[in-house]
Amino acid sequence: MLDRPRSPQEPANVVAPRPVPAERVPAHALPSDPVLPLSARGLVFARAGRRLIDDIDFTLEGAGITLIMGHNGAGKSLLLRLLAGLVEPDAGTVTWNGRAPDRARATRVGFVFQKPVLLRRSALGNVVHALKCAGVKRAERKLRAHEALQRARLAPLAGVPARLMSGGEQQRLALARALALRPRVLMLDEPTASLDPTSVAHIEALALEAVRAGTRILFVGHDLAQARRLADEVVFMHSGRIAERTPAATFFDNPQSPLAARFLAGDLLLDEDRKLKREEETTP
Ligand SMILES: Nc1ncnc2c1ncn2[C@@H]1O[C@H](COP(=O)(O)OP(=O)(O)OP(=O)(O)O)[C@@H](O)[C@H]1O
Repeated sequence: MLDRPRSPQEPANVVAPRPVPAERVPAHALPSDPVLPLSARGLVFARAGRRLIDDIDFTLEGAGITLIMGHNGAGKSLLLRLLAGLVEPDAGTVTWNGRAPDRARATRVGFVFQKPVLLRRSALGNVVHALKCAGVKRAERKLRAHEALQRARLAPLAGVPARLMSGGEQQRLALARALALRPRVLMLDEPTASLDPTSVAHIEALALEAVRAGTRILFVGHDLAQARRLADEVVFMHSGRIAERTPAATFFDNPQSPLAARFLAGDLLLDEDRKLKREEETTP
């Protein structure tokens, strides 16, 4: 997949599945999991001659929250969309438990965008519609939608048009709607950017509750304090590649890659740094 030779010293952009303690693997995860392991092999997404995703191998399984971190433009959101099957790669494959993503299982992969995408309906109507599209029987839809709103503390706003809700409420609604579908994997793309601390706390509580219920979460974020609160492991991206994937404690206390160490120290990582690093690595 590489357009240049990979030197023996260069860290392979291959990320091995990480063992997860048995008590954290929910009983329903195996053997016929609809999505996990979610796997990417040789993933490339290129535009205008630039590899925005550059030969990534990645496997998601087990339980908990994986935080994807890195500077603006590192490729975090793009990777998330590729793994969710929302974007087609130029090369490489994404598989959900061994098979290409398909519409039937797409309802088991929830996605919440930084800016909530809601219909011009009430809060309840938004959730009911999602359940309908996912093929949930009419008799069940309202009950499940009310439950989802209740968990998100939005029950009093069930009849309010989504467009009149505050930014934090809208994001909680987007998350409640995703969770109503009981996703196996939930992808959250900076879901708390520009929200106030109370809204952030609500969203984080919902995410943690979902994990306890057996949902595997991939969370793109920038906030180090939030990553410390939520992450079981951290994937650190830079220039379309995974520079490091480590348990959260290791990432914060003893990052394995110089790039992550600089990120944690607050250094500004520029694309030029990455190019220089590659030249060093490929120079005999
Ligand atoms: N569909 C697309 N077509 C062309 N370029 C794209 C596409 N999607 C993303 N990009 C570009 O890919 C690069 C990585 O984008 P991405 O949104 O993944 O970054 P990010 O790491 O999530 O950054 P941020 O933290 O700012 O959200 C950016 O330069 C972006 O402009």
